[in-house]
Amino acid sequence: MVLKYFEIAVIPGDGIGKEVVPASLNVLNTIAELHGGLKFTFTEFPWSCEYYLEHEVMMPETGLETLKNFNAIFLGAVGNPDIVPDHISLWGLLIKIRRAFEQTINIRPAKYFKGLRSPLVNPKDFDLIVVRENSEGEYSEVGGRIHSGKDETAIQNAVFTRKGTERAMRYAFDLAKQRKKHVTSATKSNGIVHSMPFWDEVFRDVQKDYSDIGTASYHIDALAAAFVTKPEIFDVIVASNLFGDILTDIGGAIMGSIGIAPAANLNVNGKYPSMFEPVHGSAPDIVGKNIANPIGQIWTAKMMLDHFGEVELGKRLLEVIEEVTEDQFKTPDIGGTSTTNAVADEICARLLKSEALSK
Ligand SMILES: NC(=O)C1=CN([C@@H]2O[C@H](COP(=O)(O)OP(=O)(O)OC[C@H]3O[C@@H](n4cnc5c(N)ncnc54)[C@H](O)[C@@H]3O)[C@@H](O)[C@H]2O)C=CC1
Ligand SMILES: CC(=O)C(=O)O
Ligand SMILES: [K+]
Ligand SMILES: [Mn+2]
Repeated sequence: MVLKYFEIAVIPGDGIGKEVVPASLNVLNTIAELHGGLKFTFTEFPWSCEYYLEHEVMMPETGLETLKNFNAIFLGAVGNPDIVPDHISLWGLLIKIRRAFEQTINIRPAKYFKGLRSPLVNPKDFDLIVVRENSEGEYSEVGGRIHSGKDETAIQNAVFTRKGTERAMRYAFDLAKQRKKHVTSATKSNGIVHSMPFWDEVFRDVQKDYSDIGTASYHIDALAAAFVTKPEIFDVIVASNLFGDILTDIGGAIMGSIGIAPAANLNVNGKYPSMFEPVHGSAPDIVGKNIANPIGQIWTAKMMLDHFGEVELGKRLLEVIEEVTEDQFKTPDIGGTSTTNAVADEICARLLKSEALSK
């Protein structure tokens, strides 16, 4: 008997999104089978750069209205710069959804991963999570271009509201309560004289409400370096949109590959669905070869399970992913010879062999 039923909107998008998403849907179906009381329905949308070539939009006008009714959105990656400029494709689909659905928080974990060779010489057992402000900051539409020729000028304004800044910081502190009770703020108030001193002030204000949580503040340049030299000292890191974006590619890299890193774009007011996608993009350089690492997308599915309250299942999935990696079912980016599908299939097979979870 089906007890829980989740309707998922699936947007594979571009490039390797079309490879890692189908592989991950098989894993989600296997998870449902293992559970016994869980059912997913997947409704796929072809919105992508190819869709743009045909329709001159990344998604139809009714797209958001359609997506609104789903329990979650499962997305691969957006972008094919050979046919559509990146700012058009990303702002027409990925960022449009993040903004319209008030997915104001983007959480992105990185941890020492069993079976992986980190590029760090002597990696300690790190386990961190970046809380990225996901609705404003440096990624703003405020600005414009004037003049031409030698006088041509571009102005891009960053937008930091107290509401948005505080929301990200409070999310980070609340998350730290359930973890190692430490929050690091990513700032750059030595160079950016308005928004970043403001960011620091809000951080100090919010901190007062969390006396049991330790804090630190790093300039982003030093923080990026520390991610490489001593990632084990971090627990939760709160960062602006751009800083969080950059830090989380580093987070993927120190795990062993950006192809592993997952992300969740969270709607925290409950009005709209949240969106789950890996940190990586569409990887045009490896598309069509069946060698894309599916782990980022599959770990993203684990974050979706957590979001649905299926924490035990999520935990089991991550354990199986690590086990499969340790047993050398690996794509080339992490030093193996397996295909995308072989890795996903092995994860499915081991899930089915593991003990049933339904009660
Ligand atoms: N959230 C999203 O949808 C994002 C979209 N993009 C878009 O993706 C396109 C490509 O962007 P890039 O800057 O090249 O970043 P990218 O993340 O697509 O690729 C960077 C490097 O990592 C490798 N890589 C990425 N994912 C991998 C995986 N799963 N397995 C193995 N290797 C993997 C790629 O082969 C490439 O060498 C652009 O159009 C960009 O705008 C980029 C980042 C995020
Ligand atoms: C756009 C992008 O790189 C990201 O959201 O991670
Ligand atoms: K992505
Ligand atoms: Mn990024």
